[in-house]
Amino acid sequence: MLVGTIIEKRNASSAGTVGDLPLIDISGIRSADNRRLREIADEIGNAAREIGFFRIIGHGIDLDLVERTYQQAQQFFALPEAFKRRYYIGLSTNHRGYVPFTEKGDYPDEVNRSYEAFDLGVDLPHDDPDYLAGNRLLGPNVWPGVVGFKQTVSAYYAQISALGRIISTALELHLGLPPGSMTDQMSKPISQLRLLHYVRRNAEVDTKSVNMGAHTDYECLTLLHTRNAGLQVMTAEDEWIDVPVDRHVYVVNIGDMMEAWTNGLLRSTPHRVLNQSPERFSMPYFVAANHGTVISPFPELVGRGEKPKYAPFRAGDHLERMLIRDFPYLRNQVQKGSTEGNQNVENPFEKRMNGSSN
Ligand SMILES: O=C(O)CCC(=O)C(=O)O
Ligand SMILES: [Fe+2]
Repeated sequence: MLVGTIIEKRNASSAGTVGDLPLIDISGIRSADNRRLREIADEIGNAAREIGFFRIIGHGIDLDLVERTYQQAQQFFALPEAFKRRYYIGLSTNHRGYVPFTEKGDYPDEVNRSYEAFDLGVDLPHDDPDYLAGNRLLGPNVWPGVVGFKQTVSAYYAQISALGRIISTALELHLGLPPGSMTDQMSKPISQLRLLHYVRRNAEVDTKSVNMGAHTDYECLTLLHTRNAGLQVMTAEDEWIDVPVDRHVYVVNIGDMMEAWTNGLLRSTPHRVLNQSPERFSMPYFVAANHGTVISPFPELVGRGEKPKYAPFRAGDHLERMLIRDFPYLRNQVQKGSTEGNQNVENPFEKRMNGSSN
């Protein structure tokens, strides 16, 4: 099922509607029925080309587990600040743990920012060689001393990361790439799960004000579950449309690594979060490649006689550069550790970030 792939051109003052985002039933994506698999892969691929944002049902993620993961997040965020700070991300050397409300990055439109987060990734052992070598994105998770947190969130991580791989495989099929072209580069990925908790400040009355500023995601794909309204996506016509909330649905979007890998065929689309809900929970999972993977447009996707549209970069370098821009703690760590620190990090994927606010 593919609903509403045609995006109408509207005048700049009209708000978008639900119908603008494709809703794709991916049940059958795990089946051995090749014809059905190709159909699903093409629906996903077409949506990824046209808008870079779509919604999926029939994804097979256990919705009770989703609910229990939210409950763990809610329980953790409700704890006293001093307790949460014991797990402060700045105490970790591999970008894991609690991100307080005060950890503010560089987005110019985030005047009404007010959210906290908990970041985790592949839970590697303490003797992992990349971790021991000082890799800033790989290593063990930080687990708060909250009953059931590690068990529940790990179980969720296992399911959502498996789904990320399956969707990546479908995209390989859609793009006509040899199987494994992308997924073989996801054997020890720098993928991350974020538990997010937005709180509209008491003084904030403008529910259209921006909480999380407009950005594109840095990785390959994002699989997002959310409980509350507020997420908006920018269409190709530079208009913001609301992403509807439905507990059965995942929102999927293309990120920068995938845009570059596919030579711009799939679009990494700007999005933002408004202060629409007084309190808001969401859980984006960012599917990434391995730290050392060189992202360079696949030759199959570069037209004959044409030059690739993107210069090669290492996945880990791009993510680190962007996180340094977003996290003051990381800027401090990097500056202390070496001469790499750069206050004026530019995002090569920056686009249309200051579009119309409708
Ligand atoms: O909370 C959301 O709905 C979106 C979060 C997001 O865009 C992000 O963390 O990159
Ligand atoms: Fe995002």
